[in-house]
Amino acid sequence: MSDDQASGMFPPIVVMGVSGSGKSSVGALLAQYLEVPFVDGDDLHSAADIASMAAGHPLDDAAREPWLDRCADWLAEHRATGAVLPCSALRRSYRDRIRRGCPTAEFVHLVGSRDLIASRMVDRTDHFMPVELLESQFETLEPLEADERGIEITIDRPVTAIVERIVEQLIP
Ligand SMILES: Nc1ncnc2c1ncn2[C@@H]1O[C@H](COP(=O)(O)OP(=O)(O)O)[C@@H](O)[C@H]1O
Ligand SMILES: O=C(O)[C@H](O)[C@@H](O)[C@H](O)[C@H](O)COP(=O)(O)O
Repeated sequence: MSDDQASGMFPPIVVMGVSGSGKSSVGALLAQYLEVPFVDGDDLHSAADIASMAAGHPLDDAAREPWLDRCADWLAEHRATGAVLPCSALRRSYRDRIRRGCPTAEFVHLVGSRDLIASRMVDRTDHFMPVELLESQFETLEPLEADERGIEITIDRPVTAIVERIVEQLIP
């Protein structure tokens, strides 16, 4: 690891995208490589929100707000060291809410087709999110806008290759 990385000379990273795009898998490996704090945005949901999604009901903007604030607070606590947080951050307004706590956050948008992501969700066994909610995720998704700090990476490659691309593009 370079001296820069050891001294935390890189920004907090939010791995974003629809459910099933690979945020938790990529985020965990990226945090391990960078040796920085990690928390999964899934773990910052309330029990009520998780039960709602598990029952097939998508969250709405109001329900997401306290969850996004918890994400922003966690990132703000870890601004100095660098950190990785998988969080769907589907809408521009959600990312603006996260940036209130951490203006330097970089967003890595994991991009893939509905079919590929649906197949991965179906194969995933230990998770509350039903594949039936994937369409509502795509309907809500607003890709990164030109003025937002971040990158897009397609997910039709191994997790290790995705992490390598993130490091190449975001880590000085
Ligand atoms: N690049 C990849 N190639 C193959 N399978 C993947 C890849 N990324 C994630 N997966 C698998 O796809 C499923 C969804 O990944 P996950 O990390 O849970 O996505 P998210 O956190 O965005 O919902 C998991 O079963 C995971 O093991
Ligand atoms: O904003 C939302 O509707 C949820 O946060 C959603 O986008 C997220 O995907 C769920 O937390 C499921 O978790 P996974 O993304 O890990 O499937």
